[in-house]
Amino acid sequence: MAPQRRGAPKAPEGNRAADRRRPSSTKSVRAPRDVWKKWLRVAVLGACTTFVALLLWGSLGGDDSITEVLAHRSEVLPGRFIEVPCSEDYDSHRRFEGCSPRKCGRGVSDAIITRDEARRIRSIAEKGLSLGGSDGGASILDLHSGALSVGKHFVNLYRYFGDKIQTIFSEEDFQLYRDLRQKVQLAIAQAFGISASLLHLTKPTFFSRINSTAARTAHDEYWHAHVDKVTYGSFDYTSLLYLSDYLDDFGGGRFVFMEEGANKTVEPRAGRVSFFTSGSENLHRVEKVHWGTRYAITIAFTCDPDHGIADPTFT
Ligand SMILES: O=C(O)CCC(=O)C(=O)O
Ligand SMILES: [Fe+2]
Repeated sequence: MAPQRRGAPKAPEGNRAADRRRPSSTKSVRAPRDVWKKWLRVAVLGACTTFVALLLWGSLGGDDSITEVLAHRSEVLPGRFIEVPCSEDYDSHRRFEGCSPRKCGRGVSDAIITRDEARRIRSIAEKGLSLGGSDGGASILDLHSGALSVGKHFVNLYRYFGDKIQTIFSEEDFQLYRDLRQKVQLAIAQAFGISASLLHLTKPTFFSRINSTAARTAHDEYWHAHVDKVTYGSFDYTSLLYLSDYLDDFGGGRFVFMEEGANKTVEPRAGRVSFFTSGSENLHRVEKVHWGTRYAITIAFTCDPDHGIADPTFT
């Protein structure tokens, strides 16, 4: 027993002796591992801090190139709507109560126009644009005025062809335009909570065909950021109906809503309608097309009856 009692206090001594012996051996084995673990902890912490900082930087507007995709090419959207505060642009124009934007925003839908309707209206665009075409990368055909890009200029298709225009476009072509315009008008009215009967089609309303050919005149420079209400004056609500598929038919050419912090991109898809209030709350641009051909049609509405136009027809 005594040895046990004596032994007990001795044990620490024995341990101390062992501890005294250990340092030389454990220091050489454990120290590098501890140091390594410490550095690993520092590295992980550093990486996390950098990641959080980058996220914050992005959300505070540090980098204009950060982009969120509002509508992917492969998605089939029943409808997506994002409200944004209205700019003051509408205050400097005559207001039409119940129509002039009080609720502003942007929407994208693949459920308004079918892929088959898009294919049919695209063949009208191909037919008309095959009669001309810009020397640069961007050609337009304005169905209302008849303006068609040819070389570095425009010709009036209706004047140029006269009655023969009926051998190019048929009554069904114009009927299809009217049907699509009507569907888009109803969708816009519903999204913004206004009466469709207060919206009037306005000019210009045009097909666009864009490819990667270098620009020859300012008319070919479609990629500049702009505000439709400034560019076109009468627009209150803009819509774009896409007639080709991003990455299948062309590369580049995405539509970009420009916003501090994170731009919002719409990837074109045949039959996809993108619509938005036309003021500077929806500053936008189109990326340059890098390959292939991109078709779209612009259909816009005004609240001012004086700026309304009739649906395009043989003129
Ligand atoms: O084609 C597009 O996606 C946009 C065209 C545009 O911004 C415009 O016509 O004002
Ligand atoms: Fe625009």
